[in-house]
Amino acid sequence: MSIDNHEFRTDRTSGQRWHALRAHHQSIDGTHLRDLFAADPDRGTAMAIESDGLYLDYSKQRVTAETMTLLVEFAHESGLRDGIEAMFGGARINTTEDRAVLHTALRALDADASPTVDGHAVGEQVDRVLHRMSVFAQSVRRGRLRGATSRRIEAVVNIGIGGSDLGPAMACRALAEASTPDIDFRFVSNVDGADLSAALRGLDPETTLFIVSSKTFTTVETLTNAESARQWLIDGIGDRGAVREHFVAVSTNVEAARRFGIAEENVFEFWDWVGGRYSVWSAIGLSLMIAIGSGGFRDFLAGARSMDTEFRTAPFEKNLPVLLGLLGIWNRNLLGAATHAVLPYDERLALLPAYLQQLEMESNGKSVGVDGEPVAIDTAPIVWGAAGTNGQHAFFQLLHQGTTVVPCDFIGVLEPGHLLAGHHDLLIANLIAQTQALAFGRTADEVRAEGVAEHQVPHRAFPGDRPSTTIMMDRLDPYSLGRLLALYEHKVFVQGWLWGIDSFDQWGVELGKVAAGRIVDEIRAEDRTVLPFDSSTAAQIGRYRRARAAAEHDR
Ligand SMILES: O=P(O)(O)OC[C@H]1O[C@H](O)[C@H](O)[C@@H](O)[C@@H]1O
Repeated sequence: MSIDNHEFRTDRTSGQRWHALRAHHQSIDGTHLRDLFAADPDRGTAMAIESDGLYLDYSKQRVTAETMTLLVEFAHESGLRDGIEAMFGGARINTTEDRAVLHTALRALDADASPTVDGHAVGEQVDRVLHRMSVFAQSVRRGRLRGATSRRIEAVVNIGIGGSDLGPAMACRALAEASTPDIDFRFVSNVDGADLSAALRGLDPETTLFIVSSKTFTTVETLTNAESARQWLIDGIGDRGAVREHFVAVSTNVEAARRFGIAEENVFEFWDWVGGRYSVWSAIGLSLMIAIGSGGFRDFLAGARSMDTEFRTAPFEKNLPVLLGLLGIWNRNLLGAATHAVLPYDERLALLPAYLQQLEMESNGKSVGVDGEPVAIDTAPIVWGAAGTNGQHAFFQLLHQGTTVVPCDFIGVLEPGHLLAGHHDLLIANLIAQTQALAFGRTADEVRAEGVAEHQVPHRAFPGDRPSTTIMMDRLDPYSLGRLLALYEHKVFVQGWLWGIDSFDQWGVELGKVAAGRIVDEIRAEDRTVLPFDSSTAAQIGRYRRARAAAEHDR
């Protein structure tokens, strides 16, 4: 499928709708959320949408009905509908890498209707690998897969980084209740040996299975950790057959995995039309499938699929990902918010902020448009966050009274993931209370009326007017988690499209990787070659080399 080049132009702010939005922003600037709620007693329900177990309340955003209309018109004017169809249809919308973007095909049902990439029917490839994953996951869960010494697998260690770690690690934690209790799941990502050492602590090599997850199978952190894990295994049970029985790989680069020593039948494939940060639905989710079973994993895919359908078919004014994306554009580009907080009020979702950080910042942290020109307006904000209520006792001070306005997504789950009485009422009450306090604040007069000493009044007043969206899930299960993650994926798509950038490349991570390669060579160079580094870099390398030499001497 080809798409009109004009859709790819960077600057979507030259159109009429953008000008209308700016004028509208000026006309409502200074209208406090208190006034917006006072003007419309039904605002709290009018600006909320419920769909298939997800409730999205954006009434505490600094928007009016007219704002939403203009934002939706801006999306139409910018060809968002065509963009969505281009992605689903397999167009090569990752233009800088000339790749299709088809993570949605990983969860589509009708293989026959799926797109073709380079002459291959995507759906058939997906089904084939899903089937292999299911058979493998089943054999691990049932204890049929035996290690080199014929003992059953009791621990699964996923070695991967970035998209090959954050998705499965986050989802395994979120769905731990639905996981098999017979297997211990651990995730290793950092090249810091402390990470692998901690993950291996207490594990028995005879009962441990490693999944080396790397799209490219060239990532230095993952390969270094995999080498050390292999050594640990061989030290524990000897060389014969160990790697073959205890290592599987997930990669698009089957040949490199084979060179590492992993038998081809133990490599689970995926494809370059799946971006790393969009890959939890692919074989990268193998650890998750072992944890929740192939039925659970299929529910996870079904949840995402239901969000895909909504994204493709719902009118923009009722379309959850479109609304979330447009609200982000409003906050970033009209209100000027440079950061965005994600605050899950559920311990199960504790890793969601880190996952969304990669999804949003690696996708949309760009300053050049698809046409190669500098972007005309700001792109992705800094995404950060932590699970509530912990954040309330740490950084919420700034959210309430700092000079920076930080739009927030509060995410809660109606059904608790435990049986302890009383906790959940408190947790949810805190979530709701924070959104209320941020929106409405407390005026100096209200503080005074409580008899607070005059010198404290300015310190104890809260400006309010701090925007937030609340996403309330009915429950947290594989299906609803799939919906939530796909919601954010498509939000990122909407924003990337409207900013005119390629959301699916990540050239910005390359320079540091190359530099690290040169520096490690220099650190390890026996002949002390002196490369032309700047004085700061050279001094730091020198200091480290001396410390390393001294430590070696002491040993
Ligand atoms: O899966 P891999 O090829 O090992 O890549 C792991 C990660 O590293 C890269 O540097 C990218 O920044 C990420 O997008 C990717 O997910």
